[in-house]
Parts: sequence; C-alpha cells; structure tokens
Amino acid sequence: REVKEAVNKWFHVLKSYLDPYMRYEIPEFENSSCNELYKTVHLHLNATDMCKVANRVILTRIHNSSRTCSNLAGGESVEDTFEGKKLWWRHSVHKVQGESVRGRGSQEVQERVYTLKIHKRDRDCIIPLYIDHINARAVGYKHQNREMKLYTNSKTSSMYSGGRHMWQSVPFKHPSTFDTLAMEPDSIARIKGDLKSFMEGKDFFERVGRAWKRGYLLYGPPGTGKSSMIAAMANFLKYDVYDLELTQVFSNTELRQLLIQTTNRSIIVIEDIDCSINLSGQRSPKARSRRGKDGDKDPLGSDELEKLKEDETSRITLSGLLNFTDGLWSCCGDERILVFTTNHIEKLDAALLRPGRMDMHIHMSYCTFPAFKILAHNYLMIETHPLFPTVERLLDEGKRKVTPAQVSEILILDKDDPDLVMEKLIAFLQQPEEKLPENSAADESRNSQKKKKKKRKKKEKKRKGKKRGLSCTCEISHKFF
Ligand SMILES: Nc1ncnc2c1ncn2[C@@H]1O[C@H](COP(=O)(O)OP(=O)(O)OP(=O)(O)O)[C@@H](O)[C@H]1O
Ligand SMILES: [Mg+2]
Repeated sequence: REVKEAVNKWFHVLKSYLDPYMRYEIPEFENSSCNELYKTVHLHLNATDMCKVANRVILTRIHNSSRTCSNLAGGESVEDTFEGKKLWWRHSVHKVQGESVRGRGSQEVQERVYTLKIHKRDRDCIIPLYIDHINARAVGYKHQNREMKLYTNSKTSSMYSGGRHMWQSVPFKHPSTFDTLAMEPDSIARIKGDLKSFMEGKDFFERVGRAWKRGYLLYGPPGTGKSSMIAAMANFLKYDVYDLELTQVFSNTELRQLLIQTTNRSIIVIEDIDCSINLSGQRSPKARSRRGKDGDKDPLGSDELEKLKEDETSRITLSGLLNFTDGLWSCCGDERILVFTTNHIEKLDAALLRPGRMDMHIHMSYCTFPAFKILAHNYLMIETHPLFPTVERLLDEGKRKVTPAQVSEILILDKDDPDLVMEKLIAFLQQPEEKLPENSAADESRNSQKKKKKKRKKKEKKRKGKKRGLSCTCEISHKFF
C-alpha cells in the first residue's frame, strides 16, 4: 500500500512538472462568504458575450427585472485572449453535502467554481493585469446593465425613518434619449462630449483638486425639452435620478440630510428652480425691521430673538441651496451631476449660476429646422419631403415661435399621413400668434406654469398657517453671504 501511495505521489509530481498549464480556482463561496471574484468572472463572461460560444448555457432572470443573465453550465469551457495570450475559463458545478439552512442536519448544495487555465510561462506577466482587466470589464458591464431608479423626496411617517426626510424610488423608464431629442446636432454633440469627459474624468478631478461633480442649468420656455433632456442625460450616463422637490424641504439641515442620502453616479434634479424658492436675494422687510438698524445688535427681547433664530433655521434659504450645490457637503459623494431647470434664467441669483455650481448653461430654444428634422425622422420616419423647404423658411423667419412640444403634438396626430401633417404644420406656422385657439399648446404650458405657482403658494400658505408666529421669508440679502 505504501508503495502504491509513493508511486501515486511521484506520478502527480511528474504530471504537474510536465503539465505546461497552471490552473486557478475561483469558488463561489469561501468560508461561507461570497467570493467577489466569482461574481467578477461571471460579469466578465457576460460582458464579452463569451457564454454564447459554449454548448450549454444557463439563462436566468431575477424577479421584476427585464434583463436576462447567462452563465456557463457545469463542465463548459470558453477561450479568452488577453494581450495576445490565450486563457481558458471552465465552470464546474458539483453537488456536495452542506449544512442545512434550517438548523441542524445537512442537505445537498451546489458548489460552483470557475477555473482559469493559463500557460505557466505567461502566469507572472499576465495574471495581475488580466485580473485588473476583467475587474474593469465587470464594473462597466454592471453599471451599463443595472436598472436605473427615479427618486423623489417626501416626509415619511415610517417608524424606521423616524419621520425624517427620505427618498422614495420607482424604476426609471423614461424613453427620451439624445437620439430622440430635437435640438441642434452640434449642441447635442457638445453636451454628450461634456458628459462623457465628466464620466471619465476621475483622475482629472482628483489632480486639479475639484469635487467630482458637474452642474447643468437648462433654461428656456415651457415645452422646449428640458425635462426630456434630463431623462436623455440619465439614459446616456445610466445614472439614477433624484428629483428634489424643494417645496417639500423645510430647512437647510433637511436639504443636507437628503444630499447625504443620495448615491454616487446620480443626477440630482431641481425643476423650476425659480418657482421653488425665492431667489431675489432680498431679506424680507419684516425680518429686516425686526433686526434693527445696527445689524448685529438686536433690539428684540430674548424670546423674540429665539423665535427669529428658529425662523431663520427652519427654512431653506438661498445660502442653504448655494452650500448644497458647492459647499463642503456637496463633495460627500462622487460622480454627481446637478441639474436645475428654469423658464426664467433672469430670476436666478448670479451666485447660483457661477461656474462650479452651474458649469454649463444650456439654452433650450424654440424649434429650429434641424430640430424639426429630428422630430420628423422620429415621428413620421421621413428624412425629406417636398414641403420641407417651406417649413424651413417659416421656422427661419420666426414669425411664429413654436416649441418642439407644439410641433410634436401636430406630428403625433396624423403620424401615418406625412402629407397631411406637413400641411397642418405649415398652416400652424403661418397662423399669427394672437389668433391661437384658447387651448393651444403654448397656452396650456403657460397655464400649467401659473397653476404650478398657485399650487406652491397655496402649500406655502398652509404651512405658514401651521407654524403661526414662526413664519419668516426665504428672501435673503446678499450681505448674508
Ligand atoms: N427638444 C425636444 N425634443 C423632443 N421632444 C420634445 C422636445 N421638447 C419637447 N418635447 C416634447 O414635448 C413634451 C414636453 O417636453 P418637456 O417636458 O421636456 O418640456 P420642458 O421644457 O421640460 O417644459 P416645462 O418647462 O413646462 O417643464 C415631451 O413629452 C416631449 O415629447
Ligand atoms: Mg419640464
């Protein structure tokens, strides 16, 4: 028996000496905890579509997901190449006796292991670089394929949140992309380029000592595609979207709390910023008169002073918003994009617009001919039409300013009959603005803006009523900063 064991031992030594290949084993679990490298290999094989060349592939889809994942079935192998060298991945699945999940006893469990085979001569020069390479592929693939979320802030009564302001999410499934956005192609290329260099700019931001964030201000009349642009940005970057409802945030502290709760690789959006907070930069006459003439010395009694202090800290102020966008707390995450939208850029405080806060100002304008051509391509599936020159002339003359929203409404109505659509559009463009029917798209957008403002004012009044005696204003003097 001893002789047999010795022969076996020497046989294995000789075999491994003669075997030109080295094998690395990557089990799914190691000491009962998940092996991240196993997941990395799985994602790498999916990212490179290598599974497709195998004879047997396992397809899976998790609950509520629209994505299908593939994995090599047990015993299947695939070949990979890296820097001109060949490597092989094999997936083994074995049934072993494992500890039962429900207490004592044992049950049959599957043990999955990836084995990487590589030539011994390539081992030292390739392995560290190859592992880095598959890691990067896996991270990129995971990022590209994860499902995006749309968050909104609301005060929850949940016992877990303790009534704090929390984000609530739904799956983000907006279909707008840079291909469906009607805008000058040059502007689209510029924005896409900016976003791409931001996304790839980790080293740059670190080198120059800047927080890895970027602010975009989208301004223009209603219906020019500001919200659609945000969705296109999110779909392009594959970032989650945090739609911050500023009217639901009642203090700078809450604003900071919400900021801390956002994740990296996300877009924080504040729509209609001019309607959300009073940004006129003036402290209210009431607060000013209460503060007294000599500023710091306050003539008020201590009770009054306490109340006033509470007023000032219980509201979100321009200062709070400025800190939110470019203060120390704004750097608490990486790869963050901030987007503000407004119909009235002139109402915004200059401090809010400066580079570092709003790095890029994007004007979403009325429909131009190149933008119209994109809409015609998307809605009517036509690249040209005998009436295109007339539309081009009318849009260039600008006698009647139309938004992409108005044009798309016309295109969608008779999308199966391009001739009819073109005639209707020309009639619309020739119609003087005053003779618009009451419920035209432009009026509707204007009315909706008014409604938005009214609703906000109503909410504000209600809140003031609740906090009787503590009310103050969001208007802040520039001196404050
Ligand atoms: N530039 C555009 N490209 C493609 N579609 C557009 C564009 N602008 C507007 N639309 C269409 O009009 C609708 C309204 O657009 P959107 O909500 O993006 O406008 P907005 O600028 O955000 O308006 P508001 O200022 O009222 O919020 C969208 O559903 C979209 O179909
Ligand atoms: Mg909008």
